[in-house]
Amino acid sequence: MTAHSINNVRNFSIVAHIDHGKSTLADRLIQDTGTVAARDMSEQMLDSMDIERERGITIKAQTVRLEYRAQDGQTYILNLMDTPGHVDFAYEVSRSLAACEGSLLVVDASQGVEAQTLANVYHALDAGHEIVPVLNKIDLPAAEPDRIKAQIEEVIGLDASEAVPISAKTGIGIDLVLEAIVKKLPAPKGDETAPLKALLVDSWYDAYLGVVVLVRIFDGALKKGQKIQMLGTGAHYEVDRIGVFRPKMQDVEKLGPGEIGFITAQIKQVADTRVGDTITDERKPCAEAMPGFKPAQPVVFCGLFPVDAADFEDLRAAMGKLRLNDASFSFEMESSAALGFGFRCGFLGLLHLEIIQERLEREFNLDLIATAPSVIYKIYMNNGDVIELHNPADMPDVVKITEIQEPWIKATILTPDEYLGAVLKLCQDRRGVQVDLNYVGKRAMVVYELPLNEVVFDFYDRLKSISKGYASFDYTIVDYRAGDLVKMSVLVNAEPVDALSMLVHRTRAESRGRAMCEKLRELIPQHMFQIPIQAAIGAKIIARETIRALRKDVTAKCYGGDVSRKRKLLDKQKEGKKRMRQFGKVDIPQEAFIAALKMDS
Ligand SMILES: Nc1nc2c(ncn2[C@@H]2O[C@H](COP(=O)(O)OP(=O)(O)OP(=O)(O)O)[C@@H](O)[C@H]2O)c(=O)[nH]1
Repeated sequence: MTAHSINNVRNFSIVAHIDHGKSTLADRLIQDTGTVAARDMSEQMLDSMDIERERGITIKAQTVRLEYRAQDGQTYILNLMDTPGHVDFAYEVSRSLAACEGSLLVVDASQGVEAQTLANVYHALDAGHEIVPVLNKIDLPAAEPDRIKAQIEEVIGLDASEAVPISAKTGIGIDLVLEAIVKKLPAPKGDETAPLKALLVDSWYDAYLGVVVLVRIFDGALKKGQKIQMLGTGAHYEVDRIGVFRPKMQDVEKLGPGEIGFITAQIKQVADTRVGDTITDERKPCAEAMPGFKPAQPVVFCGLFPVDAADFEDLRAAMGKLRLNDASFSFEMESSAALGFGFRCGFLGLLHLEIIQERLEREFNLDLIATAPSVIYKIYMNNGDVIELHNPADMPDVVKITEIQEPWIKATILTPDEYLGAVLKLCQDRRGVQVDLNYVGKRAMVVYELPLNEVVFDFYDRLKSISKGYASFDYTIVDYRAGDLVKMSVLVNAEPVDALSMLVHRTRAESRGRAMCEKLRELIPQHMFQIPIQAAIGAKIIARETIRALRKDVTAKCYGGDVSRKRKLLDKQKEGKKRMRQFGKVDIPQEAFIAALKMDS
């Protein structure tokens, strides 16, 4: 690779609302700069994990180096940093942005500005980015680039007069985007003669290379064989490989100021690296560390248990593997009276939970039972202690509690006017407090403060269904507030099922309890005896349903001789049982655990 001046480097990300075409544009840029020959392009190069590809969402921040020969005759190095689009991964957005000087703001010209367009563009502005607006999907008949331009100016306050109209799908305007990156985005600044100062942007585990660290050099240079020091952790290493992503790994001699690339350095585990740490030269360290990032804190917890107790060790090993590349996923062993041994797991949000569960089931072939998701409550005890409660089953005795606090979020929702009434009702029903109501073009923008515990269950699904998919949503956690919360337990056949207990607001306990009992009555199959299902607060029963007894044995109608038919029926029953757990004498199917919590009450 030829040497080049820092003035010919551009580091940028693409920020957009989900589905507005960020990955499609990234693929186009990779293809049109000849980084990957068209025949080698698998669809959506940057989304590397299978599940990401299937769900069409980007999880892990990735980067790719493009070489572009501009109209001015010079060759530029363009480092494209991918950022995840979903609210659960907002923290990864901020840290990728810190490694760049500019952003392309992609807005779907047929949809306009959405909740995550706003959230992400504000992150980019906070990072001090220069921003080039890009209007995508102009091939669609419904595209209204002029109206969307005006909207960007009005709502975000950005000058959109030179917004680039493109179709990432057909390729229209991609050349204009490349020129805009070179002309409008600033080159990085840095001093090659100064001591090394590099930002640890990300790190992950690679089966062949071990821990790979993504770095952005600010000052100085990084070379193979160099002895480095991490300022935050104090660890020392020797760089054994250094390179860039094109998008495959390609070794280089060195990385100079303004550049983005990777190193490997015999680092044992991802946990030894701290995202946001400053990397410097061991012998000639830089004077001060770069401002770091707040580590991502898990906000949603749930228990994951193997359906078959014999799979416990496999589950532990599988979780360990997933954690290697996902420091924001946490787990520790727990045991439940009803479910046996399993793990209490922490996630960044519900989507993160679903992805991890799906990967465990699919990639590691495990059958799992997930318990009710819960947020972290702060319990103020009479003796002055403060407990962080991750699991409702561990709730201390109420007489010892002074106050329970729960996390609150600020949610921004954009919705077409016709669904506004339903959206307001949903927020209101979930104990929301309205903060703002505005219009963005023809759409309403509502800002609500809501308790996170009302959002983790099925808020997003409900919002999508009442708005026929048109409402968009983004949130940030604001603070902890005291709430009149009680622990609701569920008893099946007079046995408490700890995996179904939850903290609820007192005013909502009865309706939730009733809905829960009704749902369980539908989901638990009939048994040979009558099964009472009850919801209770302490000793007080607040709701009750009964599953009637099954009168006949399923095999009763097979005559003695018809063995194969009998076996078939029994096999069928066994299959149905595969994903059930026994509670006392009652079998509860796996679906009951999540579905019982996803109810409209
Ligand atoms: N008609 C049309 N469709 C497009 C265009 N660009 C992207 N799409 C489609 O829009 C959908 C979403 O595009 P993606 O590139 O996956 O969107 P994204 O913003 O990367 O989504 P996330 O990775 O989930 O954040 C896909 O079905 C694309 O084929 C375009 O210019 N025109």
